[in-house]
Amino acid sequence: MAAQAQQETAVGAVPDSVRDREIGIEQAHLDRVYRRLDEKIHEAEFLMRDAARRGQVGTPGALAERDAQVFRAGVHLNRLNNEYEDFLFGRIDLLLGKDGKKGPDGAYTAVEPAEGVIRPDNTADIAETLHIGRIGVLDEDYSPLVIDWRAPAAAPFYRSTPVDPGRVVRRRVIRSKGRRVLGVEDDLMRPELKAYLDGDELPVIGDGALMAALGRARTHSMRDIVASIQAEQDLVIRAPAASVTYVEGGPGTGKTAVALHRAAYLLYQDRRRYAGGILIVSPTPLLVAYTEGVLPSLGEEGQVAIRALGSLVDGAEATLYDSPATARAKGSYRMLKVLRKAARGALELNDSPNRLRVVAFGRRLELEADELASIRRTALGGTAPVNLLRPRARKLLLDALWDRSGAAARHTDPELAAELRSSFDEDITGEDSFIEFLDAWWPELTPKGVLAAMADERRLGRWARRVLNPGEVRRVARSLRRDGYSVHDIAALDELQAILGTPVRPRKKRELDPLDQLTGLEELMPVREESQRERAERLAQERVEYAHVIVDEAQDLTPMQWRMVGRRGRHATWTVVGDPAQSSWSDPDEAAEARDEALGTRPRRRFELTVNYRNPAEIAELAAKVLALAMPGSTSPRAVRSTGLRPRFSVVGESLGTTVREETARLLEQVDGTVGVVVAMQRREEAARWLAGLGDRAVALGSLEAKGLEYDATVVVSPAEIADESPAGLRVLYVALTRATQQLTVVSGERDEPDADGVPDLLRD
Ligand SMILES: Nc1ncnc2c1ncn2[C@@H]1O[C@H](COP(=O)(O)OP(=O)(O)OP(=O)(O)O)[C@@H](O)[C@H]1O
Repeated sequence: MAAQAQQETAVGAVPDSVRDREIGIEQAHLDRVYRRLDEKIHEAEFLMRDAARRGQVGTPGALAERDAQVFRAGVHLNRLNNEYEDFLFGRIDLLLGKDGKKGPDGAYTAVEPAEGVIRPDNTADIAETLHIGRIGVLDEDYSPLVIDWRAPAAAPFYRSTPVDPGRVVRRRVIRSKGRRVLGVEDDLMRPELKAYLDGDELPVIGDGALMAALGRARTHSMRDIVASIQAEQDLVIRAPAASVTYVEGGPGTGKTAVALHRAAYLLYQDRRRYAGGILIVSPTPLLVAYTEGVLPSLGEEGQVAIRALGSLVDGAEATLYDSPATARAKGSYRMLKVLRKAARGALELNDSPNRLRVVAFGRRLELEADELASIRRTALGGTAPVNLLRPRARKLLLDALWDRSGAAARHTDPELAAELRSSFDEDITGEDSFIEFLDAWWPELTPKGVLAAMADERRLGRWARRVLNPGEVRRVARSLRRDGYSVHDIAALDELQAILGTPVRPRKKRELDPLDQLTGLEELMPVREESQRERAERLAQERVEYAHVIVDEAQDLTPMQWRMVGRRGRHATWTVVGDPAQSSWSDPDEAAEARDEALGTRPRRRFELTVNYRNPAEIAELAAKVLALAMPGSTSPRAVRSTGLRPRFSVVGESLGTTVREETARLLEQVDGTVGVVVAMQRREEAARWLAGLGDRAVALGSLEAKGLEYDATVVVSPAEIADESPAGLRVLYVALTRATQQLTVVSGERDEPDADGVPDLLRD
């Protein structure tokens, strides 16, 4: 508060000439940085040319070193050639530190000021100025021109607060585009101090970078927050990765933003370790699309995969939604039992043969249906993957046929008997009829095939006996007869893949190059070197496990989804972010159990984010009423801004569609950015038609699709409909009400029982 008061007086007091002078100072620094960057680009280009000139000559060690050099130079060039919108974005002015030690980035490492640097009359001198940017740049003499935002020396830029300022006196956010500085915004960390830089008093410009960032219009893509990360967020971003970092926080507290910045931080801090890949799991494709640009804007691409829950299994993509009741059955642990039964039961489908006839040693041998069934039961005993049990089943069949042949009894000499047995087996397994029988009786099952088999209601009823009730069986079977998959089916496919297993196939021999064969080179150079790109593509395809897994909106994962995600991080460290109050899953306890199983026994480090950066206080206050109904006793995050604009309440007039369209058009006129219209899931398609022709700034969304997204303004259509749609409906409504950064309109129908002011029953005091 004191800082703010000081700033307010400072804003009024700073004449334009001072602002221009300060912008000029930062411009001069940026010019210097770019001169240095130009030199480095030339260096990198030289390295590339030089490496190419040296060609293939040299020892293997020298060639490997050359490749590494070319790779580094290429990455560097790529990054430098990118004209970042705000390549340099921050500056801190610091007091002298406790000791005079410098870190590898050339900055002093002490966090606290040295004793006596603040004089008794509350004045002090600035001893060090650091500029913070998206990558680090050193001058020729190794002094830091720009510190990488993830380097330890940049931490005070984010961590320092007026309560705990450390050495920081002034924090400045620099706004630039390409090579031009556009503006500066300052926050004072020690407002009581009169600080001097080179003999002049330190000026303070603007009213703080955070507020400037929060007030900007929203587009359909999330922006990085690298210039204004707050102290409590920074603690999460830089938390050590050795365990599970567990973050809870209400809507708009920056959980998604923090998760993305953490991925960039981890890569910076230990690139070798995270070369194993970082997976970010997002609940919906909409949220993936919304957040996709953040990491590239932080200079990170390639090592991080952002995948929606419905896209985690290769070759299948969720495009359909399940009704809440169907989703409840499919997502719960009970489904695991059903899938296990189905995977074993599916062997008997497709007219599985019920008699085996072969000829061995000139004799006709037969196994009948009941014998085959008993062999199948024995083979399936235990929990081993069904597709891997085929060799065992084959062996049991041969044993039974051997018994049937009576040959064992005729030869008492064990050596002779063993020889005989082996030629008996060879005789049978070479027979086409036996191979055909085995293929039909124990086919290789695919997850998609088994899931399709579950679409038959009677069959599913058998597999789900005493696990799902008849209504659930009907609904699940019906849902599986549709063309396409839901997000819950994707988790089932992944589970089935684990239950079925993939039989080991002999490796395909690489096709021989005819030229190699002619020259005999094949023997000398057994494998052609893979190119960097080919290698990266192959690894991405083969990769099923990651070094670090980040789960966004973790409160929404069903038990079956936790199992799916867990399989991708069996040896990983984890960051899990979520908000129980926004959970759309009906059984949080069951989900928590599944989550604990996925995360294993690794120690947890818990964090809480407490400030709502998205919603103005007026909207947050309204949403808090629903939170009190959805989760009595829980507290809402504190909103940092207020717009003075109260939410608007509108009651359906001529028709729901017309009212929503009118309200949307109104908001489109009032805000510069996007307007989101949130409806109950069953109205999604209808709502898109209501908005036809209003342009692409307005979008219609089902309540579950709104997760994680934000808009300048939102229209929430019929709170009662959203709340009644599922057992977790009140929490889903809470999500819907917390999507706007500026304005909110609530449209109520009859079912909402609006009062004379149009306020629906659910949102009244
Ligand atoms: N330190 C910050 N500086 C600037 N903007 C911020 C900061 N922290 C968060 N924001 C902004 O606040 C908004 C909400 O952030 P984010 O979507 O990450 O929150 P969340 O906790 O994931 O919300 P929800 O739970 O509702 O999905 C975003 O626009 C984000 O850019």
